Amino acid sequence: MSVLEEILDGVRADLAGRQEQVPLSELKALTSKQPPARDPLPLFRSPGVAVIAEVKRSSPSKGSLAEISDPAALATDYEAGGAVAISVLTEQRRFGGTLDDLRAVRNVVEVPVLRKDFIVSSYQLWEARACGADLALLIVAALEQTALVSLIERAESIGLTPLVEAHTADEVKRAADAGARVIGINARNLKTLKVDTKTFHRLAPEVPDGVVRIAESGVSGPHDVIELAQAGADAVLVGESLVTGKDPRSAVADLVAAGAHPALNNRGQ
Ligand SMILES: O=C(O)c1ccccc1NCC(=O)[C@H](O)[C@H](O)COP(=O)(O)O
Repeated sequence: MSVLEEILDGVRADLAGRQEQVPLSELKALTSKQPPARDPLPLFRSPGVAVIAEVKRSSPSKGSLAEISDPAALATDYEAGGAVAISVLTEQRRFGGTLDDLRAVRNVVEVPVLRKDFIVSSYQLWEARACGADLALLIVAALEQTALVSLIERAESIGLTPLVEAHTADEVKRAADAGARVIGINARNLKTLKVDTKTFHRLAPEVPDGVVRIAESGVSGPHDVIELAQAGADAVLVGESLVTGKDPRSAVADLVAAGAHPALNNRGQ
C-alpha cells in the first residue's frame, strides 16, 4: 500500500467519526453564518510570485517538524511577512493538524486561508467553509475523475476556490479537463515521498493558459523562488523550510522579495 493510500484510509476512518458526530445540516447552518469566502485569484495573478505559507507540524516524510503550539501566531507572522494566503494542514494522524487550527488561523488573518487535507467527500468541503476556509485542496491522485469533477463543482458552489494538485502530466490534464482554475504542481510524489525539484519546470508548460500555476513542496529558500518564477510559477506553497526556520516572518519576506524581483518574467511581464 502506498503512503497516499495509507493516509486516505485514516482520513476516511476519521471522517466517518466526524460525520456521526456532526450532521451535514449543522455544517450547512454554520457555513451560512460565515462571511463570504475571499477570492484568491486576483492575488495569484498579480505581478511577482505570491507566497502561500503553510502551518505544518509534522509530515510522513520527515516526522515531527515543529511544535507550533500557537498556529494563529505563526499565521500572523506569515501574513506580516507578506504571504498572500495561509495553508493549514488539518489532517491529524500524519500531519498533526486539526480543524481547530484552521478556525484559529481564520480568526486572526485577513488573507485567504487554504484547508490542506486529503479531501474525498463533499462533507469535508462543508467543514472547510464552516471553519472559514477560502480554498480547499483537491489531490488528483486521490480521486477518480468523476469525483474530482463533482468536488470541484461542489467547492465552487459553496464559495471555495479549489486548488487542484497534480504530480504528473496525466494528472495535470485531468485537473484541466475537470475545470480547475488553479493547479498546484507538487514536487513531492505522494506515493513514494520523493521530492524532485524539477517537476514544476517539466509540467508547467502542460498547464493551459489562464490557469494559475502553483509550485508546491521542496522550496527551501529565495533561490528556488527565482527558478520557479523563471519556469512560470504564479505562486509557491511552502511549509517545511518556514516552520523549521528561526524567523518565519522574515523567511516569508525573503521569499516574497525574491519573487518580486523586476528581472523575473513569470507572466511575460
Ligand atoms: O510533506 C509530506 O511529507 C507529505 C507526504 C504525503 C502527502 C503530502 C505531504 N505533504 C503535503 C504537502 O503538499 C506539503 O505540505 C506542501 O506542499 C509544502 O511542502 P514543503 O514545503 O516541502 O513542506
